[in-house]
Amino acid sequence: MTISISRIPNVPAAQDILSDEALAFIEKLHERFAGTRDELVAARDERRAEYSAAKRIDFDPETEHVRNGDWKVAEAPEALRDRRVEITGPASPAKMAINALNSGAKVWLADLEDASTPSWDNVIDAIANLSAAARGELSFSQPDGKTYSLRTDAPLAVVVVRPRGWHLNENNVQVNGKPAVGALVDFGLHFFHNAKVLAESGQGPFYYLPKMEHYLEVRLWNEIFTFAQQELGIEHGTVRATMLIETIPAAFQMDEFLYELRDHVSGLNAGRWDYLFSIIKTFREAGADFIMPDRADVAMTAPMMRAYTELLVKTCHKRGAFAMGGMAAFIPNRREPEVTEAAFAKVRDDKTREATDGFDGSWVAHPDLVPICREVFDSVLGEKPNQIDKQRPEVEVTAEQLLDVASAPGKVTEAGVRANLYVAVAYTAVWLSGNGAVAIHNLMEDAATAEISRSQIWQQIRNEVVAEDTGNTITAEMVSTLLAEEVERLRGEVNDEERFAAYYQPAAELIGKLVSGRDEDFVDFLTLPAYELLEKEYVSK
Ligand SMILES: CC(=O)SCCNC(=O)CCNC(=O)[C@H](O)C(C)(C)COP(=O)(O)OP(=O)(O)OC[C@H]1O[C@@H](n2cnc3c(N)ncnc32)[C@H](O)[C@@H]1OP(=O)(O)O
Ligand SMILES: O=CC(=O)O
Ligand SMILES: [Mg+2]
Repeated sequence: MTISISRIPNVPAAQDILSDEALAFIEKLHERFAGTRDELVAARDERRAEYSAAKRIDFDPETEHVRNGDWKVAEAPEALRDRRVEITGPASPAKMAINALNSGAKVWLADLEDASTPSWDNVIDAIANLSAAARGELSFSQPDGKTYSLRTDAPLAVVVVRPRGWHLNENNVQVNGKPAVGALVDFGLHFFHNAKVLAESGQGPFYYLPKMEHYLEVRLWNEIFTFAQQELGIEHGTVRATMLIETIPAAFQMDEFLYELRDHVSGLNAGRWDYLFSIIKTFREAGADFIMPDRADVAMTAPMMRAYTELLVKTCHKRGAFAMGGMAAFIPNRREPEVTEAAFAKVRDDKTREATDGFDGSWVAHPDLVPICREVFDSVLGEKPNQIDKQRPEVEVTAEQLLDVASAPGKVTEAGVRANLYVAVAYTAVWLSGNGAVAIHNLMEDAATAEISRSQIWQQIRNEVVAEDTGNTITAEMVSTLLAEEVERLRGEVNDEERFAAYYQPAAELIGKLVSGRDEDFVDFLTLPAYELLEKEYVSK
């Protein structure tokens, strides 16, 4: 095996992060695990086609013994016993990392996935920031003189790092002449530089694992953790990971996921946005029963979402694992009090439902939302650090309930198509400019929410859905006209031809292709072609 990197990123600590020893560790991870990752990602397509053709997924009879077995996961380490409020956000720039660590949240999900553009500079800057944070040394000065440092008057959030999903490569690292596995680069660099320091202080290393579709993908992570701990002489079970249940096949394997990772797991999280995307993607050509209403109409109170979250709480608590709530997308705006008030009210409702259902904590996207989530969970938890003891034996969830998309209240409208196009283009443009999360119309948009927007349009065209507000059938021609109009709107709003040409034009072209409704054009993840554009952009600079 040989490993090489294309260039040293423009980050002060890059040489240290990409040391020969660290790269040798990444190489070892690839030697052992990259082949299995390739096979597992390739296996997804065939399974998806089967689910779509059957218009159904079932609980796997082969793993019934796991679902019926009497077992528990390892007990949570002290640092992860109280997770009532978790803030999420990218680990680059340093300012955001410091703001998240100082936010008063119990945990910070340091994101290299949905909220992060994986440019080489961003990835290495994120690892550098996380490494400095692990040593209590992270600080930052803005050009305007404003400085940021880690607070000493109150505890910092515990860091839980989310590496990229299994589907993404890292083109700037080549192993045997092939692009490296993004997740192995993110995990490998973070683990290599920080595992010992974090283990010594009882602060990890902790991870969030995104977008998995099968328990064999979980098994692979378990093998990676086991190997990585042995390599660095760290006790087995020191690593703890929380897995996102954010794909529809995963909802049928919650027990299996926990079982595979039982020595290294601390919980499951209800990643609602990717979950919705996964339902659309999986059943995209399966007809009327799987057409979702406009994105804005799909609520966590829809029967299929209730089934999903209820099953998640029940399964986690039965196995001694944490059940973590997801992201309400409403964002406060410090310049617009009425927006903030509305966001607070909606987030409070969302967190109240989760806390009452038995979740042990939940996510917020912005520091100003930390107190809301904390108050809600404080009032339910009282003196307890979590409510793992809250068992939900009365909950029985069937495959039909998990797949009951047809009962979700709401409408498909042409206005919804327009809104989806606007968001998909605007988000992709911002992503290409290096920012993986952005507020658009007072909602948090990230890779997962943008995936819903673009895949929903594909599905509507493919299934010839009629828009309820206009009575028009949603066709490729209609979408192309609406896209052109929304792109013109964005051109006016951006009001900067150079910026528009650099990011919005390529974003619009990409989204135009991705929503076509033609089988051969459905792309598994928006970030796959967007990453190719990002890399091309860099090379041409
Ligand atoms: C589907 C999912 O996976 S959800 C999880 C993934 N998504 C995310 O993590 C999104 C996280 N949230 C964000 O990135 C941001 O809140 C955004 C992009 C939505 C909005 O950010 P902004 O437009 O900068 O918000 P705003 O201007 O109100 O920020 C005010 C301050 O809070 C900080 N801030 C806002 N959100 C965060 C955050 N999540 N983490 C840390 N700091 C934050 C800003 O840096 C800014 O700091 P400053 O006052 O020192 O300059
Ligand atoms: O990662 C979280 C989600 O909702 O997607
Ligand atoms: Mg997600």
